[in-house]
Amino acid sequence: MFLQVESVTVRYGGADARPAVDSASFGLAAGEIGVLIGPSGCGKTSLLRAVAGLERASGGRIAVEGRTLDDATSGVHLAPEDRRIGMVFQDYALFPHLSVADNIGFGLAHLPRAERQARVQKMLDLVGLAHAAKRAPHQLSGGQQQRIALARALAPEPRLLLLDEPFSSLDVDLREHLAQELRAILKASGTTALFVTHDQLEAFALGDAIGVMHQGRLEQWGDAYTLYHRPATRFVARFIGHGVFTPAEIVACAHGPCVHTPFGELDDPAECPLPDAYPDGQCDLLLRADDVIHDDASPVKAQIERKAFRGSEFLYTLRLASGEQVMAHVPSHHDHAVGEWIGIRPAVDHVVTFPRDVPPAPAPHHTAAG
Ligand SMILES: Nc1ncnc2c1ncn2[C@@H]1O[C@H](COP(=O)(O)OP(=O)(O)OP(=O)(O)O)[C@@H](O)[C@H]1O
Repeated sequence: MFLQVESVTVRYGGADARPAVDSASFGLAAGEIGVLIGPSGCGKTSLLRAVAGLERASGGRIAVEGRTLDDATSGVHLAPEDRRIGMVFQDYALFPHLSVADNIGFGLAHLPRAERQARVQKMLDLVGLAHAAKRAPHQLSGGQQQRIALARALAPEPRLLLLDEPFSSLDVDLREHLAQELRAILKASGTTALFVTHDQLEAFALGDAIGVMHQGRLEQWGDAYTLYHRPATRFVARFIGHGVFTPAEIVACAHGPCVHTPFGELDDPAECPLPDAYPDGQCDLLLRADDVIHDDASPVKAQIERKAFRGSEFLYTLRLASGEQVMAHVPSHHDHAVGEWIGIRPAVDHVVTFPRDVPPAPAPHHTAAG
């Protein structure tokens, strides 16, 4: 691995305080882009700062290309300026009195003039702003200024680039676009990078690997597909994508496990746990909006509580007569009114289950009235 982060802990208070980063481990191969995502205060920035050397890890080890940068056990702590790591922050602070080209060349004073100019030109071409070389930063848009900040960070050819919410001051449409553009620029320059965001679309657009953090812990590290379809924890399941949990029972059928849910049976599901994975097979099933199909021929009906137009589809929030809530992506030519009952059926590719959270209400046949 190019970057190795092994059981890294960062504490700001005393030994008793809850750590800002709690034993986080992950790795990045050379040229890979990693993204740390999670809600405010989960420890993303603290972990990034530890990699940069701006915070000292109180536990664990950080290494780049096999060389230890931090090791809490042996007391190694390399100063930030000795790590050859580039950084781009939200407030990218270009020098207002320098031209775009001079901003990019700022960290290259040690190079001979011709080499410096060639490097600046290469960076301008890389970020697509060669025509703006002589302009002042204030003559550029926010997105263009951010690209210059990126070019300035890449110019000294850092072996690792760290980016902390660099697009958060820009508007949403521009952000996703810039995330895709940034990915292309990093891939073209072969730069290994670690990016911090709380925005899923940005994370999906950028990351080869994404780490979801919650209360200082890195709950899962994987590609976007795995996080979405095989979330390791309830928190990851809730944080990534739309979905709900519904009580389910896994039972043994002739051909393998079957799953009973309030809105029908999942037959022959792939990657399904065996019934004895949970007490009496009772568990909570993750239902993504794309696991629920609108089908008026289905005997299971649900009432539309809310709907959100998303262009090619609606995101419907539905409630079954039994009280269960589910969500469904439905092609937008199926335009039903709020309050209407529609037919639904489950189509779950990946069965994702967790131990039952709260004891279920007694089933109808157990009640006296039943
Ligand atoms: N310099 C500091 N001194 C003390 N506590 C700090 C310091 N910096 C961060 N913290 C605390 O550490 C925890 C993690 O903060 P951190 O900034 O790493 O989270 P984050 O996920 O980057 O949040 P955000 O998305 O809001 O930037 C928080 O509880 C925060 O209050």
